[in-house]
Amino acid sequence: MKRPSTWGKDFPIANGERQSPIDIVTSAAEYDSDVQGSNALSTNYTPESEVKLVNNGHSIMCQITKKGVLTGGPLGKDEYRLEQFHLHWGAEDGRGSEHTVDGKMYASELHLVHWNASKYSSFADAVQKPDGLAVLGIFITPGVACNQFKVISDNCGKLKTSGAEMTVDTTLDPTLLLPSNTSDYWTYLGSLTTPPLFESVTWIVFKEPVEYSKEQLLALRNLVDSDGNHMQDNYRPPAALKQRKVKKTFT
Ligand SMILES: NS(=O)(=O)c1ccc(NCc2ccco2)c([N+](=O)[O-])c1
Ligand SMILES: [Zn+2]
Repeated sequence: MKRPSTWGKDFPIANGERQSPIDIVTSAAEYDSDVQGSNALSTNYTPESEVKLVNNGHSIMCQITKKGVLTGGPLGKDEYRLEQFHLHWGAEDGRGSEHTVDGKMYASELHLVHWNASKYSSFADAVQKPDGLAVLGIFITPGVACNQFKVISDNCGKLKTSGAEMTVDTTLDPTLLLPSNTSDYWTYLGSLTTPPLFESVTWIVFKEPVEYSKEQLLALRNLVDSDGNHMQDNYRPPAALKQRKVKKTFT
């Protein structure tokens, strides 16, 4: 994939009104009390009985086959179905996340992508609709190994080149990829962070990061992208906030 600075030519929406990622300025985020209590954000995922991994040339992606849903919080009454998850990371620990928090970049960012199954018939149908997608953003920081991520990091060596796919005969519960605190998050209306950059994403970015080991982060950096280079720094830098407000669920 070409560098983000070149995307504007082929995808004019790159300079649109609701682009992602953004820098989250914590002092400017507005507390939103009505995403608590009864309509708190809720995940109801079914563990995958086998894990389908793809090196899609610009990330490592796990295709979901079960019908897990995300509801509540900023999503109103709609059910959003988990479609896939993937990550963005840097060449070193000091960079790699797409969203930043008061300018701080994390080593990586995990995206769990969902589509609005209450209103649309498929991911492809939902992907261009303003309320079509919801993505959970989880910051990753170096520390202890994440056991649930092992099935991905242990198989990166077999998915080295762009286009490589494999199915691992093991279970994976996406719930265990989330931080322990899923009540505290920022949320705002944004977009896909790679072309075609559709402005169809309700972003939900958790405040609490998850730890991956150094070895797990190194496994990501050894993947090879569609240009045949090490897949590293596959993050888009923050876009302008423009007329948007970021909400937060914590004080
Ligand atoms: N970093 S992200 O979660 O915003 C993101 C970006 C692009 C795409 N897809 C690119 C695409 C969509 C339609 C045609 O091609 C996805 N996704 O598919 O989940 C997620
Ligand atoms: Zn992503």
